[in-house]
Amino acid sequence: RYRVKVAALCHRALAWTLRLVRGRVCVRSTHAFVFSECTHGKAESVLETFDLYNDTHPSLCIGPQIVVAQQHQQNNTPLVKPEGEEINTTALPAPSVPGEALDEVVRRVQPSRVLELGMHCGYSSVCLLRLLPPAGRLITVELDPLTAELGEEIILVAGFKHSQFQVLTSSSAEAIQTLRPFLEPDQEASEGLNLVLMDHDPQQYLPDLLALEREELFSPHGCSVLLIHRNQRNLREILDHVGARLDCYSIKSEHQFVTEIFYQKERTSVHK
Ligand SMILES: C[S@@+](CC[C@H](N)C(=O)[O-])C[C@H]1O[C@@H](n2cnc3c(N)ncnc32)[C@H](O)[C@@H]1O
Repeated sequence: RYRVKVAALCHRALAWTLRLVRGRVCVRSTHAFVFSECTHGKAESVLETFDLYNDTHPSLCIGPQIVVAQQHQQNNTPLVKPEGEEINTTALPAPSVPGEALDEVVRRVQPSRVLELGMHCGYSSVCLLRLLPPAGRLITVELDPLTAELGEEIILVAGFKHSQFQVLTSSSAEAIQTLRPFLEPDQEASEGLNLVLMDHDPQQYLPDLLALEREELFSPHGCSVLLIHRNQRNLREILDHVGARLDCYSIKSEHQFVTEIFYQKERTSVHK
């Protein structure tokens, strides 16, 4: 048992050193590895192959390697809560991997319309898509055209169809202005977004939240907004906004790298 523990520690130390030595995230090589090594048509295999690659290469994905990367940063600033805000956290134990927190929220919300800001290579898009109900659709936004193209290919490799997702190659701010037609009601889905994942530029989190509100893109039944934070200080502005708008916002759950806020225009007592 002792030898197994030492071997596991050595593996983690080696993986971390390799990530450090290899330096910056390379979208092309991530895509090439996942494309050639995964089982096509199997979403779980795509995610496992990402994890395998990210074990030894720097990564921006919300997979397990984010925890290891964080352990090597020494800035454990406590999460800033809005003044006077009572945090309504779920009773569930806090998952340490953001992907696990994401899975928990998608299973609970069962969203019909999801917006992802910051698609990157498609890891979190595949996480989302594999748990959506049959009528669920994902709109995912990526600023960088090459990343958007390669990420879209990975989503297709995972077995999802264009009827289930749409990639918008633009800034989040531009994309939000064009979202209305994608959210028109149909027989199966209620109008508006039920889930938003923000993992793009933390400086944009608050302006984008305000724009989504202004454009009335949230479902009247409410919308969970998941904020990925690799550095907790990045949430100060948006949490101050939430704290000042308790008539329509609440903080639903907090995990190490993920905070879930809930928006509903005229909140009923169920959500207060
Ligand atoms: C941290 S990565 C996202 C990782 C992804 N969620 C995952 O788990 O695989 C952030 C991505 O957001 C994109 N991005 C940055 N600013 C953006 C913006 N304003 N609008 C849209 N995408 C943006 C970057 O190009 C990058 O690919």
